[in-house]
Amino acid sequence: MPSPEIPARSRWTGHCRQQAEEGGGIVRISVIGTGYLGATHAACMAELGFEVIGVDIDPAKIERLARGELPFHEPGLAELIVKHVESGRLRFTTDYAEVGGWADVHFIGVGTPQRSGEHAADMRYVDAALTSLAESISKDALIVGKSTVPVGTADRLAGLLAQLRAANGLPGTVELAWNPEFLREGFAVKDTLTPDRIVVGVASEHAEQVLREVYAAPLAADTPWIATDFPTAELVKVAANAFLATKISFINAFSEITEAVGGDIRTLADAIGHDARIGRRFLNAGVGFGGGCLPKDIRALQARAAELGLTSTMRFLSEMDAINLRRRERVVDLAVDVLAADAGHRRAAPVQALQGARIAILGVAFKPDSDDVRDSPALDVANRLYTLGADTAVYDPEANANAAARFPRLDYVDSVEEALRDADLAILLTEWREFRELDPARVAELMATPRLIDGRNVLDRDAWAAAGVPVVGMGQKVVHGAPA
Ligand SMILES: NC(=O)c1ccc[n+]([C@@H]2O[C@H](COP(=O)([O-])OP(=O)(O)OC[C@H]3O[C@@H](n4cnc5c(N)ncnc54)[C@H](O)[C@@H]3O)[C@@H](O)[C@H]2O)c1
Ligand SMILES: O=c1ccn([C@@H]2O[C@H](COP(=O)(O)OP(=O)(O)O[C@H]3O[C@H](CO)[C@@H](O)[C@H](O)[C@H]3O)[C@@H](O)[C@H]2O)c(=O)[nH]1
Repeated sequence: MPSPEIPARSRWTGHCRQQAEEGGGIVRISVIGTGYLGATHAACMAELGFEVIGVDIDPAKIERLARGELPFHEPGLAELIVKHVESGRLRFTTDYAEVGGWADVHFIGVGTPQRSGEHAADMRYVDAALTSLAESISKDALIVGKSTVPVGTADRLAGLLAQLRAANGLPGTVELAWNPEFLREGFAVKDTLTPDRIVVGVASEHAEQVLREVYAAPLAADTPWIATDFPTAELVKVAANAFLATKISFINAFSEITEAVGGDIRTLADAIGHDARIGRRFLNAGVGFGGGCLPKDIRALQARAAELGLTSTMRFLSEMDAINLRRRERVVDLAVDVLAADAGHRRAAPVQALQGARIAILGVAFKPDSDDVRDSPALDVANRLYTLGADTAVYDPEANANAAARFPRLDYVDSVEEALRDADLAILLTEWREFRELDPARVAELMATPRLIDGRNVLDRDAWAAAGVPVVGMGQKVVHGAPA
């Protein structure tokens, strides 16, 4: 539904052109929320030539960013932030008043985490950001939501925006658009500068035109452009994540079968992946998906469907979630089996098998090239093993600090060698290059009992076994702690 506050198209484009002619850049952009998405978007907008201010309510985060420091790990992003903070094109503030009379386009990239104890998304941060913008913008502007939201949010916020603007009587006409973000952590800069596609939910030609100007560079490189209505734009985002989660759980469901009857899940994935209709990507069986997106997004989608009276429609996602969570249990069970086999137990109680065993945990980030431990399968497994009595030596090249903030009781060490030294078992849970390139002969020297569970199926099992380190993978049939 179009917002009642749509500025005349000619007035807007004329304004941008005038700014460009004055040499002040095509548009000034604010990015609200400077987390994984927002900090990346702000830096990339500066890279595209815009003047950018990032706004966050977390003063510590803003102080660090303003000094050119990235508060999290993302390849290539720190360099971009330093470059544009130094050039003066990128600034950071906690004060909405600095952007209200300044920016032409305001992107909202605040969090939409899972609500505590529920499946639904917590919309408090998006609502607060929209409200703060509505109460501080004093010129013509476009607000562009990028956060991942339940379908219907943009319509609701457009109504809220109109109400707030009418009540506060500030100058300028302000419209809302929705532009979901598809970046992957670890590839955030590349995905933002050269996205696979750009999707915009717009209520007017004017809004589309403004967004075409913002994304002129990727458009010039023939990036597919999908301009649609609000609900479609919102749904594209959650549909993409639901599809990706389903693909991962699909292959992991087959892992459960190969674990029961034998067979090689990696060969199976390669074979079906050759079919172009299926494709090989996102068919890597292992400890499953985690992070700040896929798990909470499939849960929020189920919650939203239920609100719409469509509980059965998205019920399959609860099965995908369950398959995914069973992968974490599988790794714990494998560790128990492997260690129980030492004592000659056919089946041991987890506590009996794990008590006192030193387990090297290789990786706790939810994926490589990120320090993000939100809903990390790796960290979950490490914590479960610790809770069951294992002595866990945890090493992640980037995520130790974030993991320690969540689970301080685990023993965090500073190098992979330290983790492996005297260990009774090693478990690879995040496929960092450092782990994929480990020398198995050196691993064999370091460990008390050389053996490894490959929770991501990335190692060459034969080569490792030949070097003296037997490896058990996911999707592999295992009897008495050893491959059948
Ligand atoms: N992380 C990703 O890879 C990614 C990719 C695509 C989409 N998304 C979506 O983007 C959104 C943000 O995700 P994220 O991972 O960057 O979260 P994040 O937690 O890293 O960052 C959110 C930021 O918003 C700030 N914030 C909260 N309320 C605010 C307010 N009222 N005003 C200003 N700042 C405020 C927080 O302090 C925090 O710094 C979510 O909806 C997520 O689903 C994330
Ligand atoms: O074959 C695979 C592929 C991935 N994963 C796991 O799935 C999770 C998510 O991986 P990925 O999708 O690469 O990371 P994210 O950075 O969370 O990105 C997803 O979530 C973002 C936030 O919504 C979207 O923007 C991206 O398009 C979407 O890929 C990680 O735990 C991976 O280890 C697997 O287990 N097997």
